[in-house]
Amino acid sequence: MTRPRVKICCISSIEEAKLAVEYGASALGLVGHMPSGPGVIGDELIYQIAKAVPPPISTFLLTSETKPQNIIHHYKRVNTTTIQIVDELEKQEYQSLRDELPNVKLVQVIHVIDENSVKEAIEVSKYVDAILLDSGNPNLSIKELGGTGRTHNWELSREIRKAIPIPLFLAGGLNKNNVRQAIETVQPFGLDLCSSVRTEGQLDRQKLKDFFNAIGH
Ligand SMILES: O=C(O)c1ccccc1NCC(=O)[C@H](O)[C@H](O)COP(=O)(O)O
Repeated sequence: MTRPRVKICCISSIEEAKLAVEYGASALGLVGHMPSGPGVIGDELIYQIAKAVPPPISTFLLTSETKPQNIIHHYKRVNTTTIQIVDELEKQEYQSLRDELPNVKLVQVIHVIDENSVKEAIEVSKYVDAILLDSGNPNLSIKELGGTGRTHNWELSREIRKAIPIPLFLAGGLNKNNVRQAIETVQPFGLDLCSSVRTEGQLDRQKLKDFFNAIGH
């Protein structure tokens, strides 16, 4: 089993960032304004955390903006290494982001629902640096764009991983008990998680340790 990178998401303080890095996270997720979800923090705090994180750890701004100018403005308030787009973008809009932010990595989230998600992931992989597969539902009246604590159909995730030429992160309900199965099934480049390593919203040292132990870090 190859050992994937780990991104710990929903980081809400500099202390949580340090704790995640101590246990082996190579990327941290900082969640901007969202229509729902447990991990949202303000842009000033995102900026402060991103500034405090040492290289080579990546910092991902999670944005629910869907217009390039709004994404660019959001990014400029926080200055992370990477932008994670959690909602759908028109395909022609990616180039505007590339033109304006040539040194920023772009990660597009695909919420894995059915075979259409596979088609969508293959198409989007032409425009971004990595794909992150999650378990939200952008079709609900109040959109669910992440942090659900639910798994999705990993057979579809595997199909996507095999079909795209760029790195794939797997997210959605990963925990110490299911993560080895997830890795074996999907063989992702990276794992991303939020809910299972928290207690009452706070990053939990023991849960983090158990998760990293489960994947042999
Ligand atoms: O956590 C949130 O509030 C959130 C809301 C909307 C989009 C993303 C959000 N979380 C960030 C993530 O990318 C999570 O790590 C990912 O969705 C997996 O979460 P979980 O299933 O809780 O491990």
